[in-house]
Amino acid sequence: MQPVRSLPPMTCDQVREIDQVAMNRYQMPSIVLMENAGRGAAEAIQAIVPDGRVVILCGKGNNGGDGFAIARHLQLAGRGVRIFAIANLDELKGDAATQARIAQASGIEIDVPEGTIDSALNSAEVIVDGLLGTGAKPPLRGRYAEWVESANRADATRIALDIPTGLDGDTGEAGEPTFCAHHTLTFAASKVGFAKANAGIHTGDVQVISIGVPLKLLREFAG
Ligand SMILES: NC(=O)C1=CN([C@@H]2O[C@H](COP(=O)(O)OP(=O)(O)OC[C@H]3O[C@@H](n4cnc5c(N)ncnc54)[C@H](OP(=O)(O)O)[C@@H]3O)[C@@H](O)[C@H]2O)[C@H](O)CC1
Ligand SMILES: [K+]
Repeated sequence: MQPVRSLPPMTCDQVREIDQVAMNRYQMPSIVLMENAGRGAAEAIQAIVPDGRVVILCGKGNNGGDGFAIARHLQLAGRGVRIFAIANLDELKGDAATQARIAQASGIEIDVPEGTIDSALNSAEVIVDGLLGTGAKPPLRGRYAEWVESANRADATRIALDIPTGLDGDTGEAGEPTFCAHHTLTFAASKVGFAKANAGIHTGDVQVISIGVPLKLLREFAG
């Protein structure tokens, strides 16, 4: 039997279930999955845009947690990187809080901007969308919509983590606004919504990033 190179596209709930099975039946701590996601995404960003300053937009959940982990690996690769966090770090929970603390201790520049971020984004060659992933429940609340619009206006390569913020990963429906990515780095498996009409405008080209779950688990989900 050939090893499963990549899983068929999945729903957000199915991918979240992979997380749970990996943790509960394969004893994989969730922070290990996030670290694998972050390191894999950082390596993909290096391959896509090898030079230039990277700004990572981090939301309040684990999609943001991925962003904090990515920042550390990009810094390690010698990239100029800064983080714009949409929430104060003391509002973060679980793995996202852990990754944020590690990034802070690593001396990575983390701002929680009050005003518009348009001008600050002008210095970015790459903008990474770590705002919302499989935990998003449309429509965008608070400053998420404003940040997505600012990122879409910027003259930079836009890379989405897991799901472009504003896009429904299951239906492929794009809310107003939706992050318009040139590339989407999606974790564990592609999402069924990416194949729906017009989703491609927002995902750009899609790359699946392994989160290190065992081949045996992947085979269970490969059908
Ligand atoms: N197996 C895997 O694929 C792994 C995925 N990882 C990453 O984790 C995210 C999912 O993380 P989760 O914390 O469950 O959800 P999100 O980060 O997407 O968002 C949750 C927070 O966002 C708030 N929220 C939700 N909807 C909205 C909205 N429309 N507007 C504003 N804010 C929103 C929500 O707030 P609540 O008030 O609703 O609680 C949460 O604060 C996945 O996408 C991957 O990136 C793991 O890193 C590794 C394994
Ligand atoms: K995202």
